[in-house]
Amino acid sequence: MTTTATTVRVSALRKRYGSRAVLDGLDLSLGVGVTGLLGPNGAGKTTLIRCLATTLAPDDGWIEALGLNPAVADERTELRRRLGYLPQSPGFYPHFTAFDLVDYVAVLKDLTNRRERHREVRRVLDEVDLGDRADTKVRRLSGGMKQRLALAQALLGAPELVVLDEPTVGLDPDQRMRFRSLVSRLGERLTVVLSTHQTEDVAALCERVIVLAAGRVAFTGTPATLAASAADRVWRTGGRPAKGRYWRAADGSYRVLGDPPPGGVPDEPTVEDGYLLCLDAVDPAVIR
Ligand SMILES: Nc1ncnc2c1ncn2[C@@H]1O[C@H](COP(=O)(O)OP(=O)(O)OP(=O)(O)O)[C@@H](O)[C@H]1O
Repeated sequence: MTTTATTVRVSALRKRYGSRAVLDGLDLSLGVGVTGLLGPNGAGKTTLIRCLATTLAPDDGWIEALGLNPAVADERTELRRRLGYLPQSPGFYPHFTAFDLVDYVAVLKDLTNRRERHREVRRVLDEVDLGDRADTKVRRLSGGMKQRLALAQALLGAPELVVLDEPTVGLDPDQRMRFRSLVSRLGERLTVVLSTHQTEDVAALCERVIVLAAGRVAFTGTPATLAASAADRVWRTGGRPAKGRYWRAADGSYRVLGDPPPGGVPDEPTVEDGYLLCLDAVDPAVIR
């Protein structure tokens, strides 16, 4: 892994909804490359992503992204020009064509020269393999195509920071493979943050992973380190274990996570194993 300069710094970030602290004094720093954000439902991933994308203001703490402070109006506007954001549930206008929808976002992003803007819209549609669907109405696109359309608008105008909230939801295996290829290319020169539940995506393309639990960082490091943290906690055994977390694999053996079962032999740990065991180490009272 290459060490890169920090492009995003988050310090003592707090966000509450009512009496509940959703981000509870979060500190992290990111650089060029792809960072995966893992965490159980309700951990605060979308809340953090929205703070980074400047669509939600934190209650306390600060963010510095690309040298800009989103709490200052002028700097927030500048940051919005320089970031691409794929929200968790993108709102689409169903009667727009794919081209018109991305063109509309391009206008909002201040791409004022019509000819250049249209060229840029075609470029991002091609990037996500939707070039031949440019004239299709959004309501006629499949779920996966809509997801790619949402990704296309996040790539407009050469962003330096790309923030993606569950970008692979609804993609078929072929498209997920293409997505990985696209995002890994982006990560060669940009800061990319993606929130996901797909540990395979994290293992396949993220240089760095952050596990959020109850609004705090439970782990930060490489996917390999997260996987390695599960060494000696993953087992294979022939007989059904009496307790613990396990499942029966296709070959009839049982894969067990946790204490060694009778007759268990160590198995190769994965990012998912490391992630699940990392959550086990968090006080269950704070994971709601
Ligand atoms: N606008 C809101 N008002 C009140 N509570 C909210 C609001 N938005 C989010 N929450 C709560 O904040 C917590 C964190 O939500 P968030 O969407 O950030 O989690 P997440 O990690 O992205 O979860 P998921 O994996 O399910 O998408 C959840 O309990 C959620 O119900």
